[in-house]
Amino acid sequence: MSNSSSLYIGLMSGTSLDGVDGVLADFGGGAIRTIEAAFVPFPPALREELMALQAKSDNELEREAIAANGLAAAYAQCIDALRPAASGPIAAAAVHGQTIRHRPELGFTRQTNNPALVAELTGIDVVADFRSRDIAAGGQGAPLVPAFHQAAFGKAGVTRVVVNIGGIGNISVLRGDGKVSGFDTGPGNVLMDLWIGRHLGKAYDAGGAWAASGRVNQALLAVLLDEPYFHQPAPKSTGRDLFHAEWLDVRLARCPGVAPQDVQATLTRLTAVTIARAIKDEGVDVDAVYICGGGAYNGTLLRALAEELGGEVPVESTSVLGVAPNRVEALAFAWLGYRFMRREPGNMPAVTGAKGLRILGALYPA
Ligand SMILES: Nc1ncnc2c1ncn2[C@@H]1O[C@H](COP(=O)(O)OP(=O)(O)OP(=O)(O)O)[C@@H](O)[C@H]1O
Ligand SMILES: CC(=O)N[C@H]1[C@@H]2OC[C@@H](O2)[C@@H](O)[C@@H]1O[C@H](C)C(=O)O
Repeated sequence: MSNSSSLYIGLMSGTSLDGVDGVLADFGGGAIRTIEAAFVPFPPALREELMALQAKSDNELEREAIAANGLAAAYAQCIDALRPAASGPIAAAAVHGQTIRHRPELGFTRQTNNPALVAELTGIDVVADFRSRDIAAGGQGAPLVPAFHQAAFGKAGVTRVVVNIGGIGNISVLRGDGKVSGFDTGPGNVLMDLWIGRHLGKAYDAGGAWAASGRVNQALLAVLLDEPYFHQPAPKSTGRDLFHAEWLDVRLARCPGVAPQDVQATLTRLTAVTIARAIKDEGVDVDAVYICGGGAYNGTLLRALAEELGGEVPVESTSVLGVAPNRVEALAFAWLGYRFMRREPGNMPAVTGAKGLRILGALYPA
């Protein structure tokens, strides 16, 4: 039976909307081992449609269902790229889906997906819909990665902070005594991506080079930091529902005349400041900060973060802990799929605010 296998696939397509990150992992004997990784970029038309579906639009019910079928094809492609590396049957593929709305305060989150089609296309058991049970139990449904960060990176007697800088940023504070906290800090790359897309037609600011050519505008930074979300206590989570083009444009209009490269420098600093403040507000002595997500490849952002942390806490990539930054989230979902198949809880009530531990996910058998 494939379900006695310790091999799992995890697929994550996050708020950056760049494509699907996938890993094949082996959890045999309680270890966490990545065997293979793959990335499938979204076809441009699918990316555009997923972007449009982030906000209210015409005929969105039908369009969402069609986009879900397009996503399922990309997911199946990613699974097909990974499966040759498997030494035996794969227990399940954990498929996060694409968040198009996240409104825990209204009692829902929506990850567009067609897990039935993924199961049909691949012949593998598919686990999907990881967030809704936590929300049903009164939680935020996000972030979910802190439980995995603890399992993979936690170390007794040492306080580590893991920072994911994807479209949105989130932190996991792994205390030496085993206590874990975590929440979304706000924009990761989402505003920087939007701004460089608008001005230079690029998907992202490679290495943070454009930001490095500009100067932080303090007046604009103050306006951006005046967002209530940054001051809200945890549990909290956010997404493109709040941090979108209009959010930025309203604030830019209050600071006219800032040069485009200075806006980029300021947005980069905003991500660094909000993450650094979130860490400092936890009030713990941090031994080291480990960065994952695509933001780990933005040198300007990493330098700003180290500076905002006071230059005393080492800021490293999760690579030094054995997992490349762009693999962490997909590996986390592979692990959540493994937890589901064993009927073990995946959430952390202390993080999401749920009433208790819950088994996360739903099964679409092969
Ligand atoms: N070489 C690079 N230089 C600068 N930024 C980069 C680089 N590579 C990736 N990025 C940034 O990382 C983003 C993708 O990150 P990632 O895949 O972690 O996000 P995601 O998983 O979609 O988002 P989330 O974690 O919010 O769900 C890109 O959109 C880009 O902004
Ligand atoms: C609703 C949703 O998709 N949230 C994502 C998003 O991307 C980063 C941050 O916002 C985090 O809360 C979450 O993803 C990671 C994988 C999580 O659940 O931990």
